[in-house]
Amino acid sequence: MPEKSASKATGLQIGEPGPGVKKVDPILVADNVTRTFGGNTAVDVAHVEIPRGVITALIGPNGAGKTTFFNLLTGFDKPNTGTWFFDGQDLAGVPAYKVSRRGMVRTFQLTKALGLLSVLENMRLGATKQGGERFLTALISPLWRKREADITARAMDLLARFKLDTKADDYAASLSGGQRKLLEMARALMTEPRLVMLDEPMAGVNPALTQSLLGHILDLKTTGMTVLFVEHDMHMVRTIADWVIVMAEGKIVAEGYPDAVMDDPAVIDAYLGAHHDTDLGSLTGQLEVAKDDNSPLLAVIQEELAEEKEGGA
Ligand SMILES: Nc1ncnc2c1ncn2[C@@H]1O[C@H](COP(=O)(O)OP(=O)(O)OP(=O)(O)O)[C@@H](O)[C@H]1O
Repeated sequence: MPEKSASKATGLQIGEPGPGVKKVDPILVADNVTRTFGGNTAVDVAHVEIPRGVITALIGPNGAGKTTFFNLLTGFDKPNTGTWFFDGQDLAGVPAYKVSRRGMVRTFQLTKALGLLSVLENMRLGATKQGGERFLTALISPLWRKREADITARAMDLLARFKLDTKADDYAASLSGGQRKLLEMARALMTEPRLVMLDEPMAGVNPALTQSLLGHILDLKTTGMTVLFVEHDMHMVRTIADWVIVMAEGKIVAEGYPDAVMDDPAVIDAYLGAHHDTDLGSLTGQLEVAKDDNSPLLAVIQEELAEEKEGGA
């Protein structure tokens, strides 16, 4: 077995680090991905490669297009133009639930509706359509009892790993901000992905759980997964990222190793200089109170239901 290590990676790119630089072993390659909302260009990524088996941070000022780019790559939104390949598979136009089946998952914030499900039920939702089987069928048909038991066993294993097993039957809404983040991560792992995309994993996490969360993210890397995360917490980025990609106004404006990128005056100017502490405060507040039921995960479930209905008609 290869030695597991959480130490920082080097030698990830071919040539000088910079926007769009080629990687020695990319797991994801995107070209000409654009998304406009009305007259506003939210994403305009000419070329980017995500290195395999390491932790990449996607940073940038508010409104830079990071979340929109995440949504596009994972099939939760459709681009105006663009292609992207995950492990050699063309993913443009592939719906979200199929993207996760192919090994690329993202975390979802726990919204009010998901908070009304138990912790275990949230985990089971993470297994949606795994192996081509329909989650709802799996829930209601006795034929799928074995499958159900397997899903529950995997969920309980993951909950134990994330120290949430004693909370399996509690409403997800009763968890603290940090525990929610752990649940989001554990849920994403239900499909045994190769690439995990974390959306602001540190938002709303109190200091007591920060170390544990960082440890879990580093564990993903040591077990061979690739991690791509969006984060405003620069301390965390510097601590755990092997590679940093900076977006501003939809474009990738810098790329490189954390210390070099974060000390680059152009990046400081584009991002850090424009970033105020109040941003972190408001993000924390945002997580403590789930404001809407607009969860992308719920959207996928609805899509599944619609497909189910069509299939059965
Ligand atoms: N559904 C939408 N309709 C209209 N405009 C949108 C929509 N989603 C995003 N935008 C716009 O696209 C731009 C990029 O937004 P996005 O949320 O992707 O940025 P971000 O980098 O993730 O920001 P933050 O760090 O604040 O989350 C912003 O100008 C935003 O207002």
